[in-house]
Amino acid sequence: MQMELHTGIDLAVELLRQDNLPTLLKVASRQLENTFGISRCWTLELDLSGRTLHCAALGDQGEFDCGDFSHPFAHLLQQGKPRELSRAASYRLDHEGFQAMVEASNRPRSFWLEPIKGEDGRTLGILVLCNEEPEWEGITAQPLYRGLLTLLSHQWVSQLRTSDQVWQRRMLKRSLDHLHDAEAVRQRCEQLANTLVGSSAAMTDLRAQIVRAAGSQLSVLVQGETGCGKDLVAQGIHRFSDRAAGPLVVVNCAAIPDSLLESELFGHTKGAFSGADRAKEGLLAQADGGTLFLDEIGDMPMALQSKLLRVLESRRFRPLGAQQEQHSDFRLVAATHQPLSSCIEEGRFRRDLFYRLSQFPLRVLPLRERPQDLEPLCRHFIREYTAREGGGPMGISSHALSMLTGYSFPGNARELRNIVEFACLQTPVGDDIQPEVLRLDDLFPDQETCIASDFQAQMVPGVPQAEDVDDLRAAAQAFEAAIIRERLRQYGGNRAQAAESLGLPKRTLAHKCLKYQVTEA
Ligand SMILES: Nc1ncnc2c1ncn2[C@@H]1O[C@H](COP(=O)(O)OP(=O)(O)OP(=O)(O)O)[C@@H](O)[C@H]1O
Repeated sequence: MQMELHTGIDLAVELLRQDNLPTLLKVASRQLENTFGISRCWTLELDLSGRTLHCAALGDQGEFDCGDFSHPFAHLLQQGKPRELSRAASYRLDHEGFQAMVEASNRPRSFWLEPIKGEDGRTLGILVLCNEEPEWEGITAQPLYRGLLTLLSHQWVSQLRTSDQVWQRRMLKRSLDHLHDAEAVRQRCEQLANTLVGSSAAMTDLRAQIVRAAGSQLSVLVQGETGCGKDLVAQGIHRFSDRAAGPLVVVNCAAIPDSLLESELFGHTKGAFSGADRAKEGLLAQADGGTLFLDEIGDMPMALQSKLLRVLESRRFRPLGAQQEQHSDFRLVAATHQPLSSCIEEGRFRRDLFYRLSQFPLRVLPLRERPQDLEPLCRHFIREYTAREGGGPMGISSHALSMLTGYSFPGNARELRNIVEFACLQTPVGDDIQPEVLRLDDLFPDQETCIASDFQAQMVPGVPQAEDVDDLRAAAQAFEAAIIRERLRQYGGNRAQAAESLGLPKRTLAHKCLKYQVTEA
């Protein structure tokens, strides 16, 4: 008796020491085997849903669906009472997991199956005892056996409670983190909406994507028609990234002549080529710690594309004429209005570079496909005009708005901005913009007619008089060059502003400057 008491206390102390459910079940199984000479003992745990029993010791095969009556545990759970199962009966059950358990127990003559319940009657799991001697009464009636089972169920419940609390705390933390992240994204999207205006679903989604892209280090490729806001997207990515305090280096690949683009990007040493009278740091190096925005990437020459690909793989490059490689830690954002897939088909753009650039692809829809953005954009441009000029229209009339809705905006938001700014000029301060002042078709008049009529009207330096013209194309080009030169002078050489004022995309202006040899000076 004394002996049995000692054994009981030792067993209880060992069970109480276990601080997690898997080891508790393992130790309890071992104790039952050793104390009662049972050949094998298994513990099956009922999951929280009450639909599956798990037997960790059986690995992948230890899952028992409680609704599947091809194993005896489903019956046991339903009846809630212990029972014996003979070897012969066990053969008749063709459940794979159960047969694996029988096999792993060396096919004993008898099984004792006993549900384990908590004090509140909730079933926690099942105990499976295997033996050659089916003398179960002699074992299960012993006070030590009953005592151990009571202690096991008590500890089982307390372990579940602890892990429930840990789980709940973890879930709570996860939901709070999630809420916090969602709130941060929402706030950033709201801030972005002040510069990247629009209330359409496409624009709302684009802003969320920008914030998401900003949170990563992936290369972003922005595609969309000219004037639809790709530049603003790139600025947004930089602004909300952890590189915001670093530089945003913008390179317009279409505006820099092919022969100069490489040295502009990579930099060069003194004497690297004729005319390189001093060393120059390249734009890649300048973007270190910040963002490099390669605008009009579709215009990058093939030879340079291969070099860029290599830089993107290692963030290392060698300035022209240099012996040593340099490293620059930049995040790349590239943009193009060209359909890169056709450029790839035509062999003008490297497929591998395309994949490298578009780790996070973004597409800005043309304005005509998001008419809901027209009104907020008009109000935005009117606000900007009013702030700049010190006064302007109050808003835009519904008639004027519906007129805009029917227009296709080949120049997208840039074109809308020009239309609104012109309309602002024609509208008395404090009034609403009316349909009559919207110059929709005038923005893209037939070029030759336009040039010819202006040409008749005024004398332009460097352009022949109408009656002296003997080559219309050359005269039209001279006129165009003179206007661009004049406009650049007016804006102090700022190509972006000059292009805006002429209703041209920056790259078109850049091409024309190259073609007509117009410099900003
Ligand atoms: N969603 C927008 N909200 C406010 N302004 C916009 C929006 N989209 C474009 N704009 C304005 O339209 C003009 C053109 O935008 P942006 O330069 O970003 O276009 P882009 O797609 O980069 O053009 P390009 O293809 O010529 O480089 C800018 O004045 C810009 O501020």
